[in-house]
Amino acid sequence: MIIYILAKLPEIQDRLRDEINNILEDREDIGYDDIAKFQYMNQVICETMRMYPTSSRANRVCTKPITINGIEFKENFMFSVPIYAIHHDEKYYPNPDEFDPERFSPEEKAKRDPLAFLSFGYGPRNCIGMRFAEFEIRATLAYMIKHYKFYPAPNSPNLPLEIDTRGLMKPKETLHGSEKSDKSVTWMVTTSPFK
Ligand code: HEM
Repeated sequence: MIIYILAKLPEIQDRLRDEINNILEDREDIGYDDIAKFQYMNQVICETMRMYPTSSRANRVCTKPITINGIEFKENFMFSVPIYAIHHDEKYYPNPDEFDPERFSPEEKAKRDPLAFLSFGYGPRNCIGMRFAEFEIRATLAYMIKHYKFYPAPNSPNLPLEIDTRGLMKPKETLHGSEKSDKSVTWMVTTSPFK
C-alpha cells in the first residue's frame, strides 16, 4: 500500500528519497541507528497506516461493569473499537481522505490524543510484533526507495482508494500491474532502477 501511495504522490516519494540518501549516503547497510533518524519516513508510514489501517477494529470484552459517557458496559459485553472510523474522524484528522504526512510531524502529533492513532491497537494487549514490524517496514522501505523509483501503472485507481473493511483491510479494486510490464514491474506499480 505504501509503495502504491508513493507511486501516486511523486513529490512525497522524492522527499523521502532525499531523507534516506542524506542519512545513508553511499552505505548499503541499514542499521538500527539509521532507522531512528528517518523522521519523514516515520510520518509517511504513520499517515499510510492512518488512512489504511491493517485492522479496521480492535475487539475487547468488558471484565467489570462500567459506564463511559452515559454508555453502560455490562460484564462480558463484547465490543469493537472502530479504528478505521477514528482514523477518519474530522475531529482528529481534518480532511481525512487527503494523504498528508505533516499530520504526524512532532508538533502536530503532540496536539492530538494518542488514542486517535490505533494501527497497532492500545494497552496491555496491543500488537506484540509492533517494534519488529516498525523496524522491518522502515528497513525495507529505505532499501526500496533508495534503489528504485516507483510509478503508477496505467489504469491504477486514484487515491483515496476505496477499501473493504471486513476483516483485514484490502482495496476494493484490484491494483493492476502495467500491461507493458517487464521483469522489473511489480504487481501494482511500475518500477525502474533509480541509479
Ligand atoms: C504492520 C504490521 C502489523 C500491524 C498493523 C498489526 C496490527 C495489530 C493489531 C491492530 C492488533 C490488535 C491490538 C489490540 O487489540 O489492541 C495486533 C495484535 C497482535 N499482533 Fe500485530 N500487527 C502487525 C504486525 C505483527 C507482527 C510482525 C507480529 C508478530 C511477529 C504480530 C503479532 C501480533 C499478536 C501476537 C497480536 C495479539 C496480541 C495480544 O492479543 O496480546 N503483529 N496486531
